[in-house]
Amino acid sequence: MTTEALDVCAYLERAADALDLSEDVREVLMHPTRSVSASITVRMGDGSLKTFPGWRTIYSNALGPAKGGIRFHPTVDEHEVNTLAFLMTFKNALAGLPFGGGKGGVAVNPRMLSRHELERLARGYVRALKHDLGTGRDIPAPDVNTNGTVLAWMADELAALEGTAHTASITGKPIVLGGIPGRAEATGRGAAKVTMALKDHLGLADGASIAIQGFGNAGVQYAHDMHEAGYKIVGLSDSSGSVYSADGFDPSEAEAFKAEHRGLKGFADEAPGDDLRRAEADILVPAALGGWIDGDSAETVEAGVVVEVSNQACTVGGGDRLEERGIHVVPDILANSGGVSVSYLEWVQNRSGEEMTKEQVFDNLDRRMERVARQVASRAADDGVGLRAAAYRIAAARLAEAIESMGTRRLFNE
Ligand SMILES: NC(=O)C1=CN([C@@H]2O[C@H](COP(=O)(O)OP(=O)(O)OC[C@H]3O[C@@H](n4cnc5c(N)ncnc54)[C@H](O)[C@@H]3O)[C@@H](O)[C@H]2O)C=CC1
Ligand SMILES: O=C(O)CCC(=O)C(=O)O
Repeated sequence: MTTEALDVCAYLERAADALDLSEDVREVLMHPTRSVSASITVRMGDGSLKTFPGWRTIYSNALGPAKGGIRFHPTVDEHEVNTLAFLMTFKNALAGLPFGGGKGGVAVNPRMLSRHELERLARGYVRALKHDLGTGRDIPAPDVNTNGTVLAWMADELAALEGTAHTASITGKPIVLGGIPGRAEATGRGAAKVTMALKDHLGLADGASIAIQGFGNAGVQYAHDMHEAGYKIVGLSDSSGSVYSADGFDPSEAEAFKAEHRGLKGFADEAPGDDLRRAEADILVPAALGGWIDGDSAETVEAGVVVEVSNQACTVGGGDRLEERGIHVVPDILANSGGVSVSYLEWVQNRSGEEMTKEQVFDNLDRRMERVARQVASRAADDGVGLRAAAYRIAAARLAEAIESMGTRRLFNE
């Protein structure tokens, strides 16, 4: 496991300086607690064996069992998994959830696998990491390219290995297997609630225009909810390309077009330079993969507000440059925390045996998103800092309190 500090630790260092956190707390939070790598060997449909590298990181369990998704993507590596696990740690702390932070990944292009190969990979991942997973240790969920079906295979494999039918060890399951209504909508809906709760702080006018990069689980729902609330969706993109219309789109029509044509390309005119960062819009919403806004591309952003639905949408340098340019950034650990907030409800439901309706889930989600967004905005105003700095100060203070309450004997073998 590498002990080199992650780029995102800059956010921790800044918060630690502002809060005057002890050296002990800083040292604990600067490194992942545990990072495991595994080779997952799968029997392919043609009879050959193929090995895929996979990782799972518990960045911190100071506030509870680790929690975070599993990503299947060809570019995933240990560094990315550690970074995403760091973000989960601060996201869960900010949202006030009783979880630490974790994340997992497998370097694979799932589109190149048959359904049976994908199932063997999902089950193999759980077998390789069985000692680390479980409801009191580390609770996975979906992320990019993993869905209810993949998580159902994982939950089944883990239950079989544990010799129980315990479903609380994994969230994001299909409803029939203990999943919760509303998880699919949660991330996009939560981000929309956060944007609306911050409307005054962000200086947004009624009917403000929005460009969304990434039209998948989170981006589609965000588009629907903001459109319904009277905002204008002027730009959309997916891996096929980007489209732009100053008059605005109906997201339902874009969704129907994408379903029929397997992409948005051709739905409307291409965005200028096929790059939504340069598009005229009040709000820019990255909702695909991380790193889209770096120091260079931050110079080209036209919008006055960036809502980071994707994890680490901005590199540290990119986010800093946006703020220097006077652009508000709603940080990922706030904007996309609706997903894990509903995963928490699924975990509670599985442990209590009491089922929640979709209305109850949305009511709980909406209240949490609005409450946390207001806390962050008020801290930003009080401290005279941006929303990211405010969010990290709130989260780091909670983590520090937990670490100090436990004492450092166990952590440092004192
Ligand atoms: N789904 C969830 O519950 C959560 C998702 N997130 C984050 O949100 C982001 C999106 O996740 P999902 O919507 O679940 O993924 P998804 O796989 O459903 O959708 C991703 C979308 O991005 C598009 N895309 C890929 N490369 C692109 C590119 N270069 N330009 C434009 N579009 C591109 C894809 O075509 C797809 O439409 C990820 O960063 C994920 O970590 C964060 C918290 C929870
Ligand atoms: O639902 C969860 O537990 C985790 C979601 C996730 O991976 C994320 O917020 O990035």
